[in-house]
Amino acid sequence: MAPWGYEKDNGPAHWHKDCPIANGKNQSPIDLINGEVKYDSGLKPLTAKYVPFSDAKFLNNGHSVQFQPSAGNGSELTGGPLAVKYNFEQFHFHWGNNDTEGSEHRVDGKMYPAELHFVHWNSTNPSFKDAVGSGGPNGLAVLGFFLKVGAENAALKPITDLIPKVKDAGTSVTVPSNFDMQAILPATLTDYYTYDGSLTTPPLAECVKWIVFKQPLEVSAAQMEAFRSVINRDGKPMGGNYRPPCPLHDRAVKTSFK
Ligand SMILES: Cc1cc(=S)c(O)co1
Ligand SMILES: [Zn+2]
Repeated sequence: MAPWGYEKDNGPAHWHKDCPIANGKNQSPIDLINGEVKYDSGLKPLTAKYVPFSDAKFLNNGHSVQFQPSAGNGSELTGGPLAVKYNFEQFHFHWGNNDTEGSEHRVDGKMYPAELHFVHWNSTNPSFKDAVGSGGPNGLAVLGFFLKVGAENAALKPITDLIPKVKDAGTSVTVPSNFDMQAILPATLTDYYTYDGSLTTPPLAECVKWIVFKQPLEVSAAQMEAFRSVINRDGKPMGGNYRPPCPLHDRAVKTSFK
């Protein structure tokens, strides 16, 4: 099969051929149906501590645009549904070609124009790669933030300003070392959905504790438009790089809010 993508001939409907787990029982994303989620008073507050990176790239890997430090620097995620500390690995985006589509998770069937994923790996593993292959839903912890069009997002501006520099697949730029990743996050990481799922791109490993925030982040129309100029590895606009929702099967979605 041609390298996987989101086009007619290599999109999500084809991925099962190289990744049979695509038809597994713990796949992501899902439609978060408020009438079916269950409040869990035992869910603790989440704490993300992000230290500015001295050497990080912003890159176009052909299917997303991604902030990728060269090495860990003690940036970590703890609390919430997590039993141990998770190390920050990267963040990236999924978006659509118009404001009616683009997010991977949905809320009562509603899609947002984009979704931002902060990927972390279970620190009891020697590396990110080992964490992905560790088996079970505690290898990675991914924070999902919906993006909606509104006020300009000053914290994301240093990143969205770099998008034109990574228009083509395989390109990357160095991110200024004063980029403050912590500023992207809301002051308190409350009100989230959490469930056991998978990577939403091949290899689709079922190794992810998903934490999806109820409150979207805002970005300006101009910031949203910047994403839509990015080209994927098939030479097409990257917009539409989202996987449709997968069956929940017998999983429970818990919420930290009533
Ligand atoms: C590790 C990883 C996680 C997600 S959610 C993605 O889209 C790609 O890679
Ligand atoms: Zn993702």
